[in-house]
Amino acid sequence: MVAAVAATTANTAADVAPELLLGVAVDIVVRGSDSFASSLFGIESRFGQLVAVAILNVIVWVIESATDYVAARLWRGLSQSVEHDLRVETYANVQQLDVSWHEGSAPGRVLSVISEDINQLERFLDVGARVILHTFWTVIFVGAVFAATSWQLTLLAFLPVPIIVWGSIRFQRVLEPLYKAVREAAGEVSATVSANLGGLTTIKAFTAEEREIERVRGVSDAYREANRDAIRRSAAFVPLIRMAILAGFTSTLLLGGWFVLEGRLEIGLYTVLVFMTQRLLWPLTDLGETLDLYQRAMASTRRIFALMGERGQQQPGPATLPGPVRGRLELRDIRFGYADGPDVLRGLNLVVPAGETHAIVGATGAGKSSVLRLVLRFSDPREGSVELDGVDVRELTWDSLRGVIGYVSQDVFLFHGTIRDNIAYGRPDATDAEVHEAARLAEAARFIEATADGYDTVVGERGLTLSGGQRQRIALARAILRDPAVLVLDEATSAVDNETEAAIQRSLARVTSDRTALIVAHRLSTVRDADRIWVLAEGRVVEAGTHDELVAAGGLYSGLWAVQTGMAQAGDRLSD
Ligand SMILES: Nc1ncnc2c1ncn2[C@@H]1O[C@H](COP(=O)(O)OP(=O)(O)OP(=O)(O)O)[C@@H](O)[C@H]1O
Repeated sequence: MVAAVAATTANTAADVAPELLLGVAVDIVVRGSDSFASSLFGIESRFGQLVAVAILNVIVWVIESATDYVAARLWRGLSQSVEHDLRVETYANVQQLDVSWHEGSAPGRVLSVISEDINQLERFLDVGARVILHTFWTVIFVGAVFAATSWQLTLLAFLPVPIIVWGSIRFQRVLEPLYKAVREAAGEVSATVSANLGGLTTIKAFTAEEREIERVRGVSDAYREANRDAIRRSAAFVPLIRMAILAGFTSTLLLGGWFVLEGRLEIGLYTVLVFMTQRLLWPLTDLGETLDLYQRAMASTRRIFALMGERGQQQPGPATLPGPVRGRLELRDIRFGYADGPDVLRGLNLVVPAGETHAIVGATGAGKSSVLRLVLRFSDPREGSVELDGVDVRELTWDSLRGVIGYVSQDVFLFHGTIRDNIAYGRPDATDAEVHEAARLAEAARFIEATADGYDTVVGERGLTLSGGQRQRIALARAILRDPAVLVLDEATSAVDNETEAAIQRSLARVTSDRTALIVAHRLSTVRDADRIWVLAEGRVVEAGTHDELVAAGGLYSGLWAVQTGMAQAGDRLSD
């Protein structure tokens, strides 16, 4: 920053100097041996003096070009560094925000801040800051030349400056809310487009293309309107400044000329002053554009800082679990709901002793996934507590809580990369043998080896698309590779074929044998062998016990079981 400011200062000085040399040249031609140059260089001949001025001029131009190059590089480098730092810092902050924060905000809007708003700031730092500094030094340097010449002329030449400054401040006030609206509209466009791209198959399946184009047209139109409003105001600024400049220029021209005629001012100096007035006032017209850039950048900066200032509600605790984690889970008197919504869990109690495999079943929307969410501390309960090995999860650091849990969510996310990278996501240093073993345990090895490049097959965004069941099994392998004390599994669907069903059962039996497991199940058959099954209804545990106990009890579970086995039989008959 200091170097960049210094380079721009030197550049401005070199920029103003040619006008002074022009005056000196005119002075030589008019006054000859009495000239200013003659006393400066001690050269008698006029031509000799002119050559000296020409050489000086070349030197000044070289300096001007060199400092321009240096300044451009430094400012650009600075703005790129600021942009880079802001982007990384903002992303880091966004990433640490709560899951519920992300659920409540459109990813496209966050994306527009991290990309567009940060770019906007970079544009201002790259161009605007340099122009402002350049203008500032020009006013100072030119002011010094004027002040050394005549106070009357200084007064006239600088007459427009306060008007311009006053006008600039007024314009800033007018433009501020307009650019705020522009940035918000831009965020809306990003949010809409990215949401639509995410739901493209749905749009096509329901032939809603036209409607969606209209929607994008709508938000884009609002963006254009917001910009049009801002442009209408900001465009009036430059002509206004020009009028003020015209007044200053005309006054210097007339009064300066009159001073020369009166013999109170050298003709060389008069030439300098007329050019200098131009030099002084024209950059001020750029101020309009720079101000525009500045206001846009400020609107963006506010959005960037607002995002950077967001703090998650959930902060990790300081505690780590002593000794090897055994994996006992206990949810006590839980009352929980989302945002301002009603309670989803109402007085839930549930214990999973270390090493056991428990299942949660219940109707859709009963709150099964919400229980897992609390275990991973993606949310905190409104009342009650969740404990891991007897320690409240709110007391634990993220690493000692999430670090010991292997989680397979309902909708599995695969990163763009190879299957191997995806399985090793939780343990990037795992060996190939470990990755293969995890895949085998998850019953994923067979289909992985059947793909074209095996473990090197690229999946995720822009990669091979896997079926829901295959994704789940990769996610299971990913969780197993971490060798977690606790396995938390959210079963995706109830509809898989018999072969997959058997494979899943086999792998579950294997991977849950030596660790605590909590499984949300839609297919009751997959959790038949669980040590205990918790049946949820309306946010409470209504039944609990082993499969046989629950079937014998003839309650909700036995009803669900009858339905599912009945459906299975009907399915079998159909396939016969
Ligand atoms: N992120 C969320 N924000 C707001 N409400 C939510 C959220 N997730 C779930 N809910 C609500 O909480 C309730 C319980 O949802 P949950 O996903 O826990 O049920 P579930 O038993 O796992 O259902 P399913 O069997 O369909 O997966 C539902 O009424 C749902 O509308």
